[in-house]
Amino acid sequence: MREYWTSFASLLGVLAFCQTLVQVIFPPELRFAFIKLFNRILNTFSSYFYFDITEIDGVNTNELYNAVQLYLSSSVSISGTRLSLTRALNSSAITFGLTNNDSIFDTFNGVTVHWEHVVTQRQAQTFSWRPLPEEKRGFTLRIKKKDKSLILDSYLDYIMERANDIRRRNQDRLLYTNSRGGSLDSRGHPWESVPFKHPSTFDTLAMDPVKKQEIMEDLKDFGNGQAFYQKTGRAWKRGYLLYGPPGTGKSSMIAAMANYLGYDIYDLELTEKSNNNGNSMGRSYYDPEMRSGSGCSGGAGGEEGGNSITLSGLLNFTDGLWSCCGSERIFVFTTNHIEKLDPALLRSGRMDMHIFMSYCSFPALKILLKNYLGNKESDLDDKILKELEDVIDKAEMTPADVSEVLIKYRRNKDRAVRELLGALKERAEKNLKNGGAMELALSLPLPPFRLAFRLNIDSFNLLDSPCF
Ligand SMILES: Nc1ncnc2c1ncn2[C@@H]1O[C@H](COP(=O)(O)OP(=O)(O)OP(=O)(O)O)[C@@H](O)[C@H]1O
Ligand SMILES: [Mg+2]
Repeated sequence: MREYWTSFASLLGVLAFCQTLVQVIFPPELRFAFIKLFNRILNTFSSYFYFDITEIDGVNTNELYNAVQLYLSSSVSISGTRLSLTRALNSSAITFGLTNNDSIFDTFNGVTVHWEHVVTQRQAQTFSWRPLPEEKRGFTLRIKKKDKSLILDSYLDYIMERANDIRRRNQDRLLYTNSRGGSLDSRGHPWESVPFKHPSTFDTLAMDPVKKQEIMEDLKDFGNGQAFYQKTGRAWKRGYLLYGPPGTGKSSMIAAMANYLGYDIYDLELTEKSNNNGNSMGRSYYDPEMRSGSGCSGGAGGEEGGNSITLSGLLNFTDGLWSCCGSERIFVFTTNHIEKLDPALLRSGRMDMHIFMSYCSFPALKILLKNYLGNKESDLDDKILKELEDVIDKAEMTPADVSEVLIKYRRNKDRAVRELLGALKERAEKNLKNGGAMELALSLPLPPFRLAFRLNIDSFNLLDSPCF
């Protein structure tokens, strides 16, 4: 240890000597030029290259600085004893980052780089259009010179992409509705938005796990598919049709999709409700093309007051939505009556994936029991489990009805299961007498032809990345 301090002291001595030498040899006006030259010589022999990314670029905020900060906040390799924490407006997530003058190593495609967060006091402000922060913040990225092209070609783009992803995930989702029926808000938009905090996720959704996995993979594939859609010249959009009886989880599925992908929801009501106020659904939308578009008011029904929706109007409308503006979007149509939908609406490209939301099946029931009662399959008595399995399909009970029973008796788990079994048996018996609920529904007369065009989409949701 003593030796170490001795060498350190001699090094300081040498440095002080060099400094004095420079001051003696070079007059003040040449001193700065000498230091610059010295640095340049050092840099020539150094194997490193440095990028400075300052928070403020001239007078504008440097997007790359913010992106780096977010990107590094997601780095799992962050270590040290102090991190800065931030929570952005409209966000319920907290992100952490490097504190002042802290540093971190990151690895990209096998290349290790070094990031340093450099914070210095800003010098007395000269004239500026806007007040600048007292501190000057920036990141310095140190890389090996040989890695320069990799960093410039892909690493920085990768950081921007990751940061966008994190930003989107951290931001609260919004639910936009066109319930105002055509009138525009103060910013000229026809949408009203509220924070979207629906707790439904694919974990809480009760449905066949294989089908659920298939849908999740399809969504993920879509979300990651920008390059594919670009390569094949297709618009980056996908349509899903959710159909099934009321209370089978169609709206819950839309919420789960939005939460899964981190998309905002635009909810368009295309049924009688939205037309009660006398506005056609076409006029409710912001797209100028659609506002002047044909067929959305009056239409084949020919009724005045715009309380019917024609097929061509609906197709115009959805195709208008499909094609407008840039980024990815998902359309989810929901209906209780798929049999009444025109094939033109169902074709691939408009509704690419048809998902039947069925009455509660046995695998779905097990999910509900776990969600509501905390019961695992192994917690349940084998005999009761078998009885539930035998009766569940015959009962044709919706997950909504099953949930109601479980909510009511949730404080006493055994009773909740017994009550549910009783309700299922009762329903199964009733169905047997009535010849089956499904058959009954199908035997009802179809609405008149004009009605077949009309009101057959119960609701129509557009999931979108938060872009407009
Ligand atoms: N598959 C499901 N998984 C979990 N919960 C469900 C499911 N289906 C229904 N529920 C429960 O029932 C309630 C009603 O479900 P939801 O609104 O999603 O049904 P829906 O199919 O959209 O009905 P409608 O056709 O009337 O619009 C939800 O709040 C949820 O708690
Ligand atoms: Mg619904």
